[in-house]
Amino acid sequence: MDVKENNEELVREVLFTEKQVNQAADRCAEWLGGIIKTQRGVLVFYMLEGCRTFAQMLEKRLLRAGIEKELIPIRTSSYQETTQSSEVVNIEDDHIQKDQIKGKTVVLIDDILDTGGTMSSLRKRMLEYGAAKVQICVLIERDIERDVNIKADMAGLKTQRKEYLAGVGLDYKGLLRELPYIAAIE
Ligand SMILES: O=P(O)(O)OC[C@H]1O[C@H](OP(=O)(O)OP(=O)(O)O)[C@H](O)[C@@H]1O
Ligand SMILES: Nc1nc2[nH]cnc2c(=O)[nH]1
Repeated sequence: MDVKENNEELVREVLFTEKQVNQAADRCAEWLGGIIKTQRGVLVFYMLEGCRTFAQMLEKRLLRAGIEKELIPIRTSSYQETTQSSEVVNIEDDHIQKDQIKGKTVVLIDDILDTGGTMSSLRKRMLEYGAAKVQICVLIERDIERDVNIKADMAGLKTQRKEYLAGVGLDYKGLLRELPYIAAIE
């Protein structure tokens, strides 16, 4: 794919290389595998659209480690086509059997933990459905003060940078999801 097709002219700086992203996915998969192996009936959810790529990376690594686990997608959106989080996080979970969540450990996977709005809404929802415990794993966590009280239990990468990020599933106005590295955009 050439630079133009990839919209790489929008990239201000490469923050994490493809190699660093792969190593981060290795660490997250190891963490997740540990939870799946040691706790009964763990449910793992990941958030569409951005986290599809990271979820695939995790699934591939789990399989390599001999762990076959279905990661269940949930569609959430708060940024729509903008770079600003909206107050309201849309959670589409009609396809999920709520009664199966009761008493279980739930792992929530996402590509980025930024303001924490998305994760905290989903964690609240899972606790309402009776989850015994909610664990959070993200590819990248912004290491910042947040209005909401939330932190990843496992973050593959951390950054204190303030710019909007793209790549490895994260989009910038619908673009750049395909980049194999994490870039600072604006
Ligand atoms: O911590 P927060 O500030 O809530 O941001 C994190 C969320 O924002 C992005 O999703 P978005 O709503 O843009 O939808 P998308 O996954 O379809 O890109 C990202 O994929 C996370 O789910
Ligand atoms: N693509 C992208 N989505 C986000 N959602 C919350 N923060 C970000 C970010 O920096 N980049």
